[in-house]
Amino acid sequence: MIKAGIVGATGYAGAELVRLLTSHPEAEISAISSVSFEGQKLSDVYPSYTFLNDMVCEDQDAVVEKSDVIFAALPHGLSQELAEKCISAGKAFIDLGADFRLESEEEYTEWYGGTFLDKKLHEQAVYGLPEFFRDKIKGKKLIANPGCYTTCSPLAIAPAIANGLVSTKGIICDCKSGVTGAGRKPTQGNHFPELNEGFHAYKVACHRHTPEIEQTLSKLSGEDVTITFVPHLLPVNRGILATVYADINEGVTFEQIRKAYEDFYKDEFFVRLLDDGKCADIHNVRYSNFCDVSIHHDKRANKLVACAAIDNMVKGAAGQAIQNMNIIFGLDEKTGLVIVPPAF
Ligand SMILES: NC(=O)C1=CN([C@@H]2O[C@H](COP(=O)(O)OP(=O)(O)OC[C@H]3O[C@@H](n4cnc5c(N)ncnc54)[C@H](OP(=O)(O)O)[C@@H]3O)[C@@H](O)[C@H]2O)C=CC1
Ligand SMILES: CC(=O)N[C@@H](CCC(=O)OP(=O)(O)O)C(=O)O
Repeated sequence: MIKAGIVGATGYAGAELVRLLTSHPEAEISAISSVSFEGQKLSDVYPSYTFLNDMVCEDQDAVVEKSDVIFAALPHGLSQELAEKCISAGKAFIDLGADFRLESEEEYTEWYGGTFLDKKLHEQAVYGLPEFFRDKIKGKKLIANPGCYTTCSPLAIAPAIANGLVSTKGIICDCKSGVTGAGRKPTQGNHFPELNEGFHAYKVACHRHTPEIEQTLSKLSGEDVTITFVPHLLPVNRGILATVYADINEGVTFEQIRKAYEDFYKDEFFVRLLDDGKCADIHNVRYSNFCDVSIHHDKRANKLVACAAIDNMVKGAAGQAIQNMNIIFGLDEKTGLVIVPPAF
C-alpha cells in the first residue's frame, strides 16, 4: 500500500483528496495536517467523513515522516520549502498549488510575486497534466498539479492546437467556475446571498492562469500561443465549463478537426469526446475525474468553438493529483478514480 499524506487536509482540495483516497485500493492515508485544526478530528470539520475518516490533524512534519507521497493542498507560495524537505527525504511530492507550475521564474514573479527558492528543485518539477505529459511524469518525484481552469481550457482545444488546425493567436478561453474553486475561506462576494442568482466575470484578461494555459498550449503547438482568458463565477458548488474559441486555419475542414479530436483522445479514458450536436455540461461530470469535450463549428465566422466540462475539485484538483500518483507509482492510471457521475 502507498502511504499517502495530505498537508492542508481541511481545505477543499485537501478534503477532496481525503474523500477519493479513502476508497483507493492501493493507497492508504498515512497522516493529515492542519494549522487551524491541529489536534482535532477531520470528521469534526467535515461530518460527512464520520466513521470513514476520523483521523486527527497533525503537523506537517508528521505527514512527511509517515508518508511515501505527500500531497500539498496549500495556498500559493507555501510549497517550495515543504517540497525540498520531502524530496531530500526521498519522498514523492505532488503540489496542488502553483509554486512549481510555471517554468519561467520571470513569469512566476510577475504573476505570483515570489521567486524560485531552489532553481534545481524547479528543474525537477514536471507539469502533471497526464493526457499531454504522461511520459514525462512516469518515475518522477515532484509534480506540479495544474489548476482547474488550466486543466479544462487546454483539454478543450489541444487536438486542434497540436495539429496546427487553428490559429495560435487570438484564442479566447471563456470559463465559468463553481464557488469551491475559491477555496473554503469565505470572501466578500462569495457569501450565499450575494452570490446566489448572480453571475459575473472577474480578473478579466488579467488572471494568473493566463500564462499557465499559454505555457501548455505553446508546448503542444511548438509556437508561442496567446490567449484571452476570462473567468466567471457560477453560483454552483462544483464544476468548470471552458468555452474556447479559435480561428480555423485556411483550407482546414471541420471534418479534419473532428478526426484530429477522435485520434487525440481515442485512448484517454478520462476525456469523453461527445458526438456532434451534444454540448459538454458540468452536470454530467460532477464528483468524477472525467472531462467531457464537445466541438462545434461556427460556419459564418469559421471558428472552432470547443467546450470542456470538469469537476474543478476532481479532474481540476484532487482526482488529477491521484492520477499523477498512480502514474508515479506505476499503477493503472484509473486506479481509485473510476467514479460514475450521478445522473441527477
Ligand atoms: N479549490 C479548487 O477548485 C482548486 C484548488 N487548487 C489549489 O489547491 C490549493 C488549496 O486550495 P483550496 O483547498 O481550494 O483552499 P482552501 O483555502 O480551502 O484550503 C487551504 C488549506 O491550506 C491551509 N493553510 C492556509 N494557510 C496556511 C498556512 N499559512 N500554513 C499552512 N497551512 C495553511 C488551510 O487550513 P488550516 O488552517 O486548517 O491548515 C487549508 O487546509 C491552492 O493552492 C489552490 O490554488 C487547485 C485546483 C483547484
Ligand atoms: C472560482 C475561483 O476563485 N477560482 C480560483 C482558481 C482555483 C484554481 O484552480 O486555481 P489555482 O490552483 O491556480 O489557485 C481563482 O480564480 O483564483
